[in-house]
Amino acid sequence: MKYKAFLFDMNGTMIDDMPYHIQAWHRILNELGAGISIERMKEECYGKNDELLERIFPGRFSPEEKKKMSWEKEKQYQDSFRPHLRLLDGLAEVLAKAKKDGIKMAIGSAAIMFNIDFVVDELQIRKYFDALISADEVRISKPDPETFLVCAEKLGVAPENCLVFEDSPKGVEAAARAGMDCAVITSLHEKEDFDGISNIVRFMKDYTAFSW
Ligand SMILES: O=P(O)(O)OC[C@H]1O[C@@H](O)[C@H](O)[C@@H](O)[C@@H]1O
Repeated sequence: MKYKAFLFDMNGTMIDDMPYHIQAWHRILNELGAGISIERMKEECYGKNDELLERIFPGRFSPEEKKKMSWEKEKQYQDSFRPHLRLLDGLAEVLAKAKKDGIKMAIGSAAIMFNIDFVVDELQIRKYFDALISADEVRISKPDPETFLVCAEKLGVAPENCLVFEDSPKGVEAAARAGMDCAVITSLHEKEDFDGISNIVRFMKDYTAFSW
């Protein structure tokens, strides 16, 4: 197989939690007067929390205020999603087989480490990963390629030998700009939302039919 590493986006790709992020942001931003619809929130749900806040309210909040709001949003998200926290179908088997086959694995997410810790520890899957790259480890998040390039560097694998798993068009774009192929999980977005992106090797709703 051409791939020596699997790089997983987390939210929407390993777990089906994007509706919970969208709901938490929708509530918080509208309390601040954003007047934003759920449909628009779905499109805006990418990148670091402070990048998202800056897009919606340019120049309105200090870095400290944005950090505080980010923590509040993640606490709300974790409380509401915790009862539903489980891996997408087939992913547990993929992680175990990849580990056995010597394929290196990393998580490359726009989430803060607080959320990555929540997922990998509650699901007891930390042992599978050689690197965890969160919002805290990069200067700019997706669609910038930095998240996936840092993952590849930490694993010591060339970009062309990495396969990225993503669920959002901005994440797939980040993989393309990093020079990596991408398998798309259609948990939140439809196939048509990815028109014009050329690094996609397959679409799948979960991992049950994924093999190598
Ligand atoms: O890069 P990932 O794992 O899909 O995470 C993206 C999401 O991570 C969440 O923590 C952010 O609050 C969202 O705004 C963002 O869209």
